[in-house]
Amino acid sequence: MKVYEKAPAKINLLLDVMRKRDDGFHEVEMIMTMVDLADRLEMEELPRDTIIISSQAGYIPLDEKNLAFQAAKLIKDRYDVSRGVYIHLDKKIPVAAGLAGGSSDAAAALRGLNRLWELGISEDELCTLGAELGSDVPFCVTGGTAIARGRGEKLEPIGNPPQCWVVLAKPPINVSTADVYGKFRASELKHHPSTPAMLSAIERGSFADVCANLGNVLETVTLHAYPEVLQLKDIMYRLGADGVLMSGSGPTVFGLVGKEAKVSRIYNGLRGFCKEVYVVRMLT
Ligand SMILES: C[C@](O)(CO)[C@H](O)COP(=O)(O)OP(=O)(O)OC[C@H]1O[C@@H](n2ccc(N)nc2=O)[C@H](O)[C@@H]1O
Ligand SMILES: Nc1ncnc2c1ncn2[C@@H]1O[C@H](COP(=O)(O)OP(=O)(O)OP(=O)(O)O)[C@@H](O)[C@H]1O
Repeated sequence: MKVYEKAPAKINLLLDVMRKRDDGFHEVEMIMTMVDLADRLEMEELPRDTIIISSQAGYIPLDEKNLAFQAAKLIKDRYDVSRGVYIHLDKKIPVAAGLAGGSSDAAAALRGLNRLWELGISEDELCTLGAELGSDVPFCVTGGTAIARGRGEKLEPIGNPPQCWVVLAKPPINVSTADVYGKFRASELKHHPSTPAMLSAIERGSFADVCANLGNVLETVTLHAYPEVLQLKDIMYRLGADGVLMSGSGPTVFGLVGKEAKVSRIYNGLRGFCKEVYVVRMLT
């Protein structure tokens, strides 16, 4: 038997950091949503008790460092499954981009193996398992739009933002999430984005107010370390995006665009500057 799962990318419409915790993680408040740029996972049971990962992408680990492998190992260990699985990852989400590609693959593997092996694990339990694999994994299990607190694993679902076009541009640099949090100093922050203002904008379906209230405090680290990300934000604004923000720890920058007529101008303008540009929609 085979099962298939989609693993969509996430963007952070708002990312605030409160403080560093004693366990080394940071206490965050984020508003996250999914976009329709997705990896696709094919999972097939194997007669032998083993986990095999393959992918057309040459640049990700295929061994126990792969987050989908870790998801399969975790579910097998925790639910005493002695069957094997072959997982093929059709990668479409750029890697180390701030779009949670690996986390979404892990979440899709948890969902898919729950079905393949008919384990009957609840979504809450899948989220708890996911939190062992990474802070973004629980949100990737549930999808939708949510406020994430704690280190990212405490989720409160909210309504979807007003529909718009999302232009993603990833400059050709890799950014380590651990490095960005490591360099972040909450005490030096002069401005925090407003979660209540963003929530109100989403509730009212006000696209203009969603754009006005975008905010990500990790930009203070990444834009300073990589001026090309700041430059990319400026270019996106100048090309006419209505709201522009870096996603997660970067380096991907996303632009929200209300009018379809503006999208191709923004896409073409960005392509002159960076190779990886995608035009997507939010998943509602
Ligand atoms: C930047 C975001 O992607 C925004 O959605 C997340 O906050 C990070 O999520 P993630 O990549 O799933 O993060 P993890 O794999 O759990 O952690 C990677 C590293 O980032 C740092 N980290 C992560 C999350 C958090 N709340 N505080 C942290 O300080 C830790 O040093 C950790 O070792
Ligand atoms: N299935 C996977 N897909 C992509 N990267 C993976 C996968 N498994 C492990 N990795 C490793 O994880 C690291 C981070 O990749 P990923 O694409 O998840 O980053 P990201 O988009 O910045 O994540 P986040 O937004 O959650 O911080 C890379 O160094 C990559 O080698």
